[in-house]
Amino acid sequence: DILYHAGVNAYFRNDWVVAVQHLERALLNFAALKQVKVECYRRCGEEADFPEPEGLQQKPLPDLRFFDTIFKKAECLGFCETERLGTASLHRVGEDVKIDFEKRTPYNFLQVAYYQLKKLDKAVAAAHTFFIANPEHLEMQQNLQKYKKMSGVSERSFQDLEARPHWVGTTFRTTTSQHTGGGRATLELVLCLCVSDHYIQVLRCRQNCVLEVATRPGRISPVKNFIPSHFEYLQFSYFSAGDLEKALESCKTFLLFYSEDSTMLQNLRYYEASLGVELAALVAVREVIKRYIQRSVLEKRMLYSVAESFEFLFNDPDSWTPEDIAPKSLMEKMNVLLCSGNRQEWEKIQQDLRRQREMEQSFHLQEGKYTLLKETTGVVLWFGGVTAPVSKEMRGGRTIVWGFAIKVDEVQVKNCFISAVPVAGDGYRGRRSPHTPHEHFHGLTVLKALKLARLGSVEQNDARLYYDVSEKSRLLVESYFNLKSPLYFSFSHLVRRSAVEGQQENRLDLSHPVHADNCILDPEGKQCWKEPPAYIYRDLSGILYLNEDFEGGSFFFTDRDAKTVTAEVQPKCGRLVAFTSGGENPHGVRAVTRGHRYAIALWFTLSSQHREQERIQADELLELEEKSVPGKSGQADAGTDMTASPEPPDGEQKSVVKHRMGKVKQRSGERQGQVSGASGEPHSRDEL
Ligand SMILES: O=C(O)CCC(=O)C(=O)O
Ligand SMILES: [Fe+2]
Repeated sequence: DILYHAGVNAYFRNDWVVAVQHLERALLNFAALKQVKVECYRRCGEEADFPEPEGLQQKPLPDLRFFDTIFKKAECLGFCETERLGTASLHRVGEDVKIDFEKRTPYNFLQVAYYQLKKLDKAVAAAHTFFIANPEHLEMQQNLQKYKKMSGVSERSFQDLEARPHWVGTTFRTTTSQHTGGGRATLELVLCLCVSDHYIQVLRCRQNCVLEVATRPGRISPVKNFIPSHFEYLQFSYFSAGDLEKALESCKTFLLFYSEDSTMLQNLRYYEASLGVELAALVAVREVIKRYIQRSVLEKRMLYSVAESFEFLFNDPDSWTPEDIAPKSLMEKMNVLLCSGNRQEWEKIQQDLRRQREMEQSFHLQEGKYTLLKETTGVVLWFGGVTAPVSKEMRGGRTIVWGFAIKVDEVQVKNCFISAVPVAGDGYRGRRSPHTPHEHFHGLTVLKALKLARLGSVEQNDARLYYDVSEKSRLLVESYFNLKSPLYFSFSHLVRRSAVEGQQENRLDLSHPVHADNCILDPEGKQCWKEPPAYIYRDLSGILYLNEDFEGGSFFFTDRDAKTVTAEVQPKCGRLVAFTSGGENPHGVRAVTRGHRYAIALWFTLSSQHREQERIQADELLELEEKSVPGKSGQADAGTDMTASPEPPDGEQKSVVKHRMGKVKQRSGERQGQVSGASGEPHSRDEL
């Protein structure tokens, strides 16, 4: 902790040499600590692998042996770590620091420091290392692109300094050796209530080990079916390489997990035919996997039986678990339960699932919606005006563009915004866009506009119009998607993107890079990680465009690869685009190369828990206003949060890195975001 903080402080003093010294040492220390813990774990695992307690005439009860082992192991670990590292208080890492290291934040600092010290190779490796765990980090992505073009930087410089062996390149290597420790006989012991709690924790922890191994750096969701899929790939690779015996070994090993997999059974027959049945019979499965499965199955058997009898929660991490171990009904029940065993958590999951199902159902119910929409909102739907037509079929019924769906007085909304910006400030005090150095980016929330109207710095009518059109958009979206539960605002802001004059030559970047609104898009893996820091509770997105007198700035959808454009929409005043916020709808905004582009970005949620607090305050404010005596409104308290920055827009993911930086920032008194070379700052990517 001390080294890390010293490094960060030196960084903010621009003392690059000292920053590098401390940060490198902090990383070395962290790695050494981890190494010692692993070694101790291994050593104690071997030593305490269920030995017979000495000096006993009779064989002890199996559970006593089990606990004897647990205690011995704990004792051994404590002793080993103290011997190597000193007492725990000397080497226990703070939670915040631990998270920063897991997110590889030190490399974010180091990247800039190395760059400043002209150690280009190291800067590139640090940038690459950081980016592997933070693929949504746009600035680092741009930095890497710039590094690639620099002379003296070769492919070899892009090293992952924290590479975990099983994530390097292909993932063909198995990592199961650490799963094969003891646990054997005792797993069959009769469950005794008084000891079950501790015992269950141990078993659950062991079961979850695979999730740990299967989780990419910087992610919290594991890759599914991690271990079995290795053998699927291996089988094919060996087959392709002509090594049929090894291919058969992998094939048989895979079948240990999924004994009825028809493709693999077919492959098995192929190998038997090719090698001859006799030779094929001699090819054995991988012993280490066989033992792993045996042990895991025993653990699962016990956990499931406990779960059934005692309403205990066990979330089986594997999909290969044989049915006779986990009755299907129980499996389904368990699959949605979290390991925490927390009732509230369980309720929340149930609620989410219900929500998801309702959403899915509502998508199937969309036929004939147009008339409904006309009746309820009185607006005419319009599908033209897009360079590639966006039809509901084309995007799986989840996206729609309405032309002039909402009557907006462009001038009025613009006025509201223009008068508000100098007073309210904007979300990005650096003024540059969070996405590109070639544009300015300003945002204004409804509440801020209303409060400013009360102060007299914005016209009441303008602020009111802003409120009204966003509410109309919400109704339209709610109606189109035929939602059975209310749709709430999750966040909304009026955004102005302005081309910075003199900086538009040969622009290759986007005004807003391709992203999804409620998950972190991983174009390479073609996945979208629905996990924080993404705004995972957002269900639907809407953008209401307010003008067209600018150049560039069209909105587009892509496939999961973030490259193949599937539809494009040119903004026009009153045009509304709405779509589901998930990975099925990656989208971005092309560079605004001249003028200002105005749009109201709206995100909606079906979860009342996540409804926008500012919107509730705005409703209250208007209600109050309607009740209040005319003339009094100007005296109202404008609130203390006038200069509070709004939630950043999507794409600028509310990154954990930045949160952590907030803490460091307080210590150092420096600006947030600087670490990655935020625009407008001394170590910006411009310099890079
Ligand atoms: O302004 C637009 O057209 C889209 C903006 C967007 O996708 C976002 O802010 O998440
Ligand atoms: Fe978006």
